Amino acid sequence: MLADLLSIEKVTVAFGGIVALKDVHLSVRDGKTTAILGPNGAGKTTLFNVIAGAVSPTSGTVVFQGEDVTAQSPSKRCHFGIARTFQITQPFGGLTVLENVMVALTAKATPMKQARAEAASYVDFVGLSAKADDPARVLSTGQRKRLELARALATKPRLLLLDEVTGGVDRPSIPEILNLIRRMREERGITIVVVEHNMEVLFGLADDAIFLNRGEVVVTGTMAAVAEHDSVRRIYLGDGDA
Ligand SMILES: Nc1ncnc2c1ncn2[C@@H]1O[C@H](COP(=O)(O)OP(=O)(O)OP(=O)(O)O)[C@@H](O)[C@H]1O
Repeated sequence: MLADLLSIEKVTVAFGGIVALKDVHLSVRDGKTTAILGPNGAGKTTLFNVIAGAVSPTSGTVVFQGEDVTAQSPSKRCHFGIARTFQITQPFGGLTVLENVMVALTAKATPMKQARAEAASYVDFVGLSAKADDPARVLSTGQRKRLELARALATKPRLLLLDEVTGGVDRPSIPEILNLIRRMREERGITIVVVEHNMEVLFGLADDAIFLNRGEVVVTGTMAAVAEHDSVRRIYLGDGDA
């Protein structure tokens, strides 16, 4: 059995009187893709923030690769190997695709020549080589998402948090992006945690799932098993009222 890459232990997050996460306990298997499911306000974004370090839990612990990272800053966690597409700044429209990826690399103090070669390999991986010298502002939404993934790859993540990765992407471009995410896991061994509203997308991506409601974990397990849970069916598959 694979070990857990990430564990959230008894995490509570309170914003004044609002409890966004309540005594959350969960784990993410190394090398797998885990979906975070839940209705609006369930605590999905707060959970991402807690994992990435943007929000400090009121109580509880975040353990990554066996280390307690609860007190570590987002940039330190990025250095440890936690990347989040949402947190990576929007592409610089005036810079080329290649330069945008280089910026993500130079943040890790990579020498310029090596950065260029490395960045080119990530641009190639996401299928944007033909656009490498174009300014990022001319990219379509789907191409922008792929650039975002190349920039995330440049931080050499062990764990990648993907927030609505197909959001705003035209339907025909979605399979290509999903294929890319699968390749990130299969070829590069990156563990992925994804928040995504499109159930069809999740069925094609996720091994495991965690369903949150009102800040609490309702059910965890394989994606197929969690999708069968009554609350999940109500909310995502339209079985009755949510
Ligand atoms: N910074 C904050 N200050 C106060 N309340 C917050 C803050 N961030 C989140 N909340 C509240 O915490 C709860 C969980 O919010 P969160 O954004 O994590 O849910 P979500 O599952 O991501 O929802 P959605 O699907 O709508 O994005 C909500 O009640 C929200 O209003």
